[in-house]
Amino acid sequence: MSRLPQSQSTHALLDEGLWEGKLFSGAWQAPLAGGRTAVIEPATGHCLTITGEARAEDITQSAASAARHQAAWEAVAPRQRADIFLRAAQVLQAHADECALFIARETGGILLKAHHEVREAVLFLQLAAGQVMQPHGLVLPSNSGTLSYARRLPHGVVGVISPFNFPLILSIRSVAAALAAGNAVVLKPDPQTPISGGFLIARLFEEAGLPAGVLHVLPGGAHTGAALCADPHVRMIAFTGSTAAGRKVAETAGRNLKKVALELGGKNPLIVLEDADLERALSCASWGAFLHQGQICMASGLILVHESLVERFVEGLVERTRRLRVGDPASGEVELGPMINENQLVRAHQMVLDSVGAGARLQIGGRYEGLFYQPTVLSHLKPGMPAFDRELFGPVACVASFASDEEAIELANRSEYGLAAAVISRSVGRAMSLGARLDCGMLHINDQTVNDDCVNPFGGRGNSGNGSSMNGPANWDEFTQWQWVTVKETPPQYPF
Ligand SMILES: NC(=O)C1=CN([C@@H]2O[C@H](COP(=O)(O)OP(=O)(O)OC[C@H]3O[C@@H](n4cnc5c(N)ncnc54)[C@H](O)[C@@H]3O)[C@@H](O)[C@H]2O)C=CC1
Ligand SMILES: COc1cc(C(=O)[O-])ccc1O
Repeated sequence: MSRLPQSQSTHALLDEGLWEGKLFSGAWQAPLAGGRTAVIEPATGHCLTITGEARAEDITQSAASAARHQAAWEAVAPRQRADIFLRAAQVLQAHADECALFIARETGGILLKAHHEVREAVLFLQLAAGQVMQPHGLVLPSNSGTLSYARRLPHGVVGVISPFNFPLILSIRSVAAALAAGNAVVLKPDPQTPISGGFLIARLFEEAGLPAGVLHVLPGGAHTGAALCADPHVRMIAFTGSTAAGRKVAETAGRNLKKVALELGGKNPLIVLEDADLERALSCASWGAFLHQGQICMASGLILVHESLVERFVEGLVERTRRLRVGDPASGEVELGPMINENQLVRAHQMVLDSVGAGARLQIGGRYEGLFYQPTVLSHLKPGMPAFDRELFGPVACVASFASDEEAIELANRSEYGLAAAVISRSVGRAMSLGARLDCGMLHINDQTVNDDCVNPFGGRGNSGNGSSMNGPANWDEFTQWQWVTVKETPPQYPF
């Protein structure tokens, strides 16, 4: 099916010469107001590259261009559209190492995590090709002689706003699904990760032959994002980030009567019952709490352990934590890299200090050098302490104990969030019935909370979202609207 030339991998995909000081608005161009942003590599403090910085007027221009190009994109034959996604997937695969290294350097995440992002992004693109070829309507029951059907219509222009932590996955999952449904897209990645979360995707679709004007990539900060939410050409916003910013996004989108899908924060409980396999539970806890320095919305942010096990559990976790290496992720020889920036580090550290001040015990860590925060274990946490109540977004395993299943449920459900939850027990049935009572959008029995398979509906409850999900079967509902159509042979005769 694909017409990808064999020579793809002989040139670099990520070519700074294309984007230096620029935005992608169908072509590489300077921002209207000439803004520029330096992208800093968190592990070294070096400037990785310089992009253009979009302001409100760039959003206006790109959104109008996207709106002009959308109908022609929707009209492209499905096989041809599917082909573009498959080619983009192949280009990414051919440049996997190059892209993974850039992601590691730009996000401060280890290479393992960067390769995970690339692998998942390839799959998101392949699934988008499949989405194009799926049925997109229903024939409805109707009175004889009337053909009545419902078909999925794209919204028009979809705005995507994504964060710094998993920039490629969290951008492409919305971009690919929105495009596959026939929308044009304006993507605003986080200005700290504009390549992994933005220009990389622009390059893939450029190489794959997406018609110019259908995808726009405009790095910028909160003001730029706010302009996207207010722009009248943009009919839907897919947002991933903090609950605070999500609330503002939803306010602006609501005022402008546009649809909004929110994927927000989490304080995801990992519950370890007394009959759990201790070593496996420790492995889950360490991965769920420390992967990507805990900067994951689904991180196992609250580890609830049965009181009969908690002492041994904390000992074991400290032992494992001691073995973790922290350093430059590009070296390939560490388990943890740096935090994304000083603000995030200070915020996390303050929560550790305040929790210890309130009676929590610091078992290991709690120190940092530059942006490198030592993996940390806090125990004896209680409701009311910041590390128990709030999303920490740092490499801190927060352990609390419970005496009964009822208490575990009560402690887990106290949270304002409701993204992911996990229960570990040798009794699958018991874990399932406990899990069924947890208020969450994603539940994992005998695993930790950081899980995403591209085909699963991904979304949270409470302050983790607004009842929306994306991925797999959810994509059609998110990125299209139903249109009802009836067709009669002749117009009916009405009573008057
Ligand atoms: N759920 C998740 O995956 C994430 C959660 N977070 C949480 O947020 C905290 C702060 O991280 P930030 O990077 O500052 O998250 P953030 O929510 O401020 O940023 C996410 C994206 O939203 C944009 N943005 C910010 N304010 C906006 C506004 N008013 N209108 C439109 N767009 C806006 C940003 O430029 C970025 O592209 C973290 O400590 C963590 O608790 C952060 C990143 C991802
Ligand atoms: C671990 O990879 C993912 C991370 C996140 C996140 O942090 O929001 C979301 C989806 C993912 O597939």
